[in-house]
Amino acid sequence: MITALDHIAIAVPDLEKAIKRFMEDFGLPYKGKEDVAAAKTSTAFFPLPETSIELVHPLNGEGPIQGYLEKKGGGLHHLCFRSDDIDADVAHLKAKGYQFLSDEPSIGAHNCKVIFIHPKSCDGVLIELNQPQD
Ligand SMILES: CC[C@@H](C(=O)O)C(=O)SCCNC(=O)CCNC(=O)[C@H](O)C(C)(C)COP(=O)(O)OP(=O)(O)OC[C@H]1O[C@@H](n2cnc3c(N)ncnc32)[C@H](O)[C@@H]1OP(=O)(O)O
Ligand SMILES: [Co+2]
Repeated sequence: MITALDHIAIAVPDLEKAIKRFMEDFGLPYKGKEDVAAAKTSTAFFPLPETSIELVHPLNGEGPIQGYLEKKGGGLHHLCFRSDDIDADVAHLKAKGYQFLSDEPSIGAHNCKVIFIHPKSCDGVLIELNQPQD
C-alpha cells in the first residue's frame, strides 16, 4: 500500500547550480548525488522529514530528462509514492486501467525498485512508485 510521498522530482537544466540553490539558498540537508545509469538520470537528493526533493538532470545529455528539458525547460517533473509492495500496487493500478511505462519495475536511486505511470493516466502528472529494498 502507499506509505509515504517518497520524493518530488524537479527537472533542472544546471544540476550544480540547482544543488547550490537548494543547499545554500534554501538550506536543505544535502544527501549527495547519484548517477543512475539505467535511468540515464543524475539525481541529487535533499531529504526532508518524511520526504525528499529529488533534482533530476540528464546523464551524459541523454535520457527522458533531456527530452523534458528540450520541450519544457526546468520544472516539477514527477511525484514518487513509496510502496511497501510495489508488485501488488502495480497489479492493483493496472486492473484499474493505469498505463505503466514499463512492464516491470527497474532499479532506481538508492537501489529502490521503481516504475512509472504515464502522465495521461494521472491527469497530466507523471507518477513514480518506488519500493526500497535495503
Ligand atoms: C533516478 C531514477 C528514478 C528515481 O529513482 O527516482 C527517477 O526519478 S528517473 C527520472 C527520469 N525517468 C523518467 O522520467 C522515466 C519515465 N518517463 C518517461 O518514460 C517519459 O519521460 C514520458 C513520460 C513517457 C514522456 O516521454 P516523451 O518522449 O517525452 O514523450 P512526449 O514528449 O511525447 O510526452 C508525452 C506526453 O507526456 C507529457 N509529459 C512528458 N513528461 C512529463 C512529465 N514529467 N510530467 C507530465 N507530463 C509529461 C508530454 O507533455 C506529452 O503530453 P501531450 O503533449 O499532452 O501529449
Ligand atoms: Co524519481
